[in-house]
Amino acid sequence: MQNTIDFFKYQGTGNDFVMIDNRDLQFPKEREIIENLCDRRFGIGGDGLILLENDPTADFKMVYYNSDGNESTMCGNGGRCLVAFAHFLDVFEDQTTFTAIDGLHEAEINNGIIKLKMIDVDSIKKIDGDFELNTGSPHYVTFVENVEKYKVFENGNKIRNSASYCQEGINVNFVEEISEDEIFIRTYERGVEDETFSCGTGATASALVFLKDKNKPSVNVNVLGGKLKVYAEQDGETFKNIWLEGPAKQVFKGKINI
Ligand SMILES: N[C@H](CCC[C@H](N)C(=O)O)C(=O)O
Repeated sequence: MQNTIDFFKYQGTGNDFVMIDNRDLQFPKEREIIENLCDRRFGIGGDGLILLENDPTADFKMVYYNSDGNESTMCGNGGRCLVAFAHFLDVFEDQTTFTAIDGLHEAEINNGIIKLKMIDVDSIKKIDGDFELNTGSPHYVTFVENVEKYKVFENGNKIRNSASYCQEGINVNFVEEISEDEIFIRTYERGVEDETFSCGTGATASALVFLKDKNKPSVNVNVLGGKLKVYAEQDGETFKNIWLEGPAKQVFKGKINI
């Protein structure tokens, strides 16, 4: 007798996820099953899979897997989609807290727009004119001209598999300054091993590099899949009170054999 599971499909500015209510802890956390569910031809399709679970210290817990089936570090867009999913399940009214692999997160929802508090960032490493920082996931940030025409896969794959990063991997963000209040980023994502339409922790990382020493409270971040906004306060070398804001939508739901 085949096992079927209920799933929901969400997307946050085009970064898309298979979402499963796993409060009964029945989901089989096996790499191959998760990889198959994320497969865009043989499965539901998604950049990742996210489990909603109970947590003794917060409203719920987030468990995140990249589309390669491996559990990974924090996903900003996935976190925003999970908040929308938890709200849909009546887990909370308009403000919530949840735990993820990088700690406790606050979030609020207002007319489909989710504001997610990200972890503090206390250092931005400079590497030959580029930058490396961790916003819950590791990110490489480099500024380019005409990012729309940039060879994101080729160059992102090269950096991600370079000697410095081939072991642990890294997400690679290519950033173009559009104006003093706007950047446009494209991201090659670790664990998807391809460009995604949006990367929330990448948008946050790119925004912090852009905002550094500018004494500005926020920046608009355009991505292929839509628009995000990042708010942050700089205190010396540290960024605190960092919020990632943007839409998250339920696309469809269904049952699937596993
Ligand atoms: N692929 C990332 C995790 C998901 C990041 C991205 N989808 C986001 O919205 O932050 C990693 O393994 O580091």
